[in-house]
Amino acid sequence: MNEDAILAEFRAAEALLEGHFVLSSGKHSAYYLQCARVLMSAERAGRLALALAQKLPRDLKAEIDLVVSPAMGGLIIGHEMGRALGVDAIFLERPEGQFTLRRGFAIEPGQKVLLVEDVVTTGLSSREAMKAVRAEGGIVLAEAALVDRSAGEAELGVPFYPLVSLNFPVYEPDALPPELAATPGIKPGSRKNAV
Ligand SMILES: O=P(O)(O)OC[C@H]1O[C@H](OP(=O)(O)OP(=O)(O)O)[C@H](O)[C@@H]1O
Ligand SMILES: O=C(O)c1cc(=O)[nH]c(=O)[nH]1
Ligand SMILES: [Mg+2]
Repeated sequence: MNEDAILAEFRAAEALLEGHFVLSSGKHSAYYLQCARVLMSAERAGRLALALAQKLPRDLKAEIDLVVSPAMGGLIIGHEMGRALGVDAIFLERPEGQFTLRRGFAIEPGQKVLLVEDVVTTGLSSREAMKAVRAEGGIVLAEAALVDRSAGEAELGVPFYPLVSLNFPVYEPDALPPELAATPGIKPGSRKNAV
């Protein structure tokens, strides 16, 4: 699938939103990719996961023991990536603010992990999730995501394989352009406190 075809999937699912959004990182943007809408079709989610799995080098794929994804956004695509790669997929969640494994999920020391996200903007959530994986003794081989909206700028510290790479500007709260400053921002994601 090329980038145009993938963006067409986002448009078809009405997942490319325009307005004033407060992102997980606390930054603001005039655009938001609502991946949950893209993934609400199980058929489409499976197709996108297969396309994403195809982006991974063959030798990397052979090494992956486990997919780990940060809830909520990473959950569905993580599950579909587990299916595409033929490995288990577990998720981290943060009911108290820090990513943690619950529900009987565990990472064996030395297990080789592919971290899977829906969207990467600053990479903050990815880095927090990797820290939690490493604290359990897991080895993060790489990250895959549906969308890198930092256009390659996010620093993850491991090889990063996005299905599509976009460059949507983000702004600090005290440096909003006039069209955003004129409207209140909405925060679609589930992180409790902007950082
Ligand atoms: O690269 P970053 O700047 O961290 O932004 C991307 C993160 O933001 C969103 O999650 P969010 O924290 O909004 O919560 P959710 O996944 O629970 O909706 C998205 O699912 C990524 O996890
Ligand atoms: O940075 C974010 O929080 C973010 C941006 C985006 O476009 N979509 C999303 O789900 N989260
Ligand atoms: Mg998330």
